[in-house]
Amino acid sequence: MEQIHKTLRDAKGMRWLVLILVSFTMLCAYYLTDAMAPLQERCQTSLSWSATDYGFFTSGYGWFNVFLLMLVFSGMILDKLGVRFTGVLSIIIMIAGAFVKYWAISGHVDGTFEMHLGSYQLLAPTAKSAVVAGLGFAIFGVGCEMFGITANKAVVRWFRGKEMALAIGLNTSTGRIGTALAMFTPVPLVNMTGHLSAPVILSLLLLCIGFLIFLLFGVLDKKLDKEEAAAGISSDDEFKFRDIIDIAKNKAFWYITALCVLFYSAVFPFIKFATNLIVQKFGISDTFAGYIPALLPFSALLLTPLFGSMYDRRGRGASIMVLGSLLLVFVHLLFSIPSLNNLYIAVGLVMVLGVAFSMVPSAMWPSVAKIIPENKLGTAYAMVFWVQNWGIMGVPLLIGNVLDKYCISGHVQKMVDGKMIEVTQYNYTIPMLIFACFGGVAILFAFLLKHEDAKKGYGLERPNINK
Ligand SMILES: C[C@H](N)C(=O)N[C@@H](CCCCN)C(=O)O
Repeated sequence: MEQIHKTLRDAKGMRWLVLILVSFTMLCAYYLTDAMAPLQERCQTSLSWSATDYGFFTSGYGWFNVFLLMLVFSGMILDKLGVRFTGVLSIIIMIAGAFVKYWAISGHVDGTFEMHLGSYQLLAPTAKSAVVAGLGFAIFGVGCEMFGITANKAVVRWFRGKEMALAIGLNTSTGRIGTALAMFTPVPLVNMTGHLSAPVILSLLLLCIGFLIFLLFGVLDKKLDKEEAAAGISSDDEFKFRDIIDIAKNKAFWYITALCVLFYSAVFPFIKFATNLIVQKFGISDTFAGYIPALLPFSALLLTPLFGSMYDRRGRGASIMVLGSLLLVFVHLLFSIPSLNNLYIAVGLVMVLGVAFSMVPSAMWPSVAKIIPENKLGTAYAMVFWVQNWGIMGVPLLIGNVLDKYCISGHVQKMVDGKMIEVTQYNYTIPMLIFACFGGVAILFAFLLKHEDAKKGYGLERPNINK
């Protein structure tokens, strides 16, 4: 009988099974990434964190990726040692980071910390628990980003020439489920258990399950390797330093990277402050306020695969990115208007932001694979993520500082655990204008990318599926 499937990746069921296996860990990783976001005010009352402390801790995610170039090394490891090794390593790193974070916020660390270089103050007095939690988040961030590029490369390997953008979209969507869960489960979990660290413990458990599931992916991926070797399909995976130079010479690569850092700087850090924004601007308790930002990943999780599938079948990747960036600016500008403080408006704006947050990622990540050849893809994704991490790290710091310096609108007394505590109130107009500015510049790079594609013919406006 004639052999129908040449390799495992030609079997549709296998491809989708692989996607499920790779995506579950994504959910776990994204849950922990945002699990502290609804707890900003709780950190203020339980750990005495200011907005600056919270911003400092949040920025921790990018410290090692950015300053120690861990992301660049991750890309090299990925292209040299492959998706299986890198995936396992990344999950172990995430578990280690999550543990440190748990330690820091579960009452083991007290006092403040400051750092000087001679007479120059490098770090103003910061809650020690925020510093240690930031270190844990920094370790976790290395693993999480390493896993992100690994997942991208694994999905491209299994889906190239097939439903690539849909698959990347679904993988991203699974991550969004994690983000959505992180928006509305932490406060009830803390209320139920009485422990601020309960969501982190849950994440640790989820990551251990993710580890086991990823091992199953490893078995299938190894089988694919063997089949490809037997069929004489070579995977030219070896990393060479020249790859970095080749990638860096590509103009379209830099446009997409600039678009990435600007777009994500206006979304991920926004998520970190969104619950508090809703509490402050729309006057509802943090228990319910987290449900509104949760709509963002919810709508994105439904729409990302939809736009991915549109891109696969109809093309128009560059145009999707332009439109997504326009929507982003529209939303942030409206959020910045103080008189627009009706809750329905907040819900509507978050939903529209969800559309933008679906359009740009669903087109951006498959587009990188059209600009850069597969054997350099791990390094290319790592370089994009590295630049993006500057934003993920720097913007929360910026916003936290801006809030404490320019946006304090008053103080209120709140009853927490039977004690009256003073809670600082913030006006979010300036932070929202900052987010809108990032979006404005992102539009410019989206247009530049579209223009470069028209010139060089990368096919960003063409469908991904080979007919
Ligand atoms: C935070 C991370 N560096 C990132 O950029 N995540 C993206 C891309 C995920 C691609 C998953 N296949 C996101 O949109 O979450």
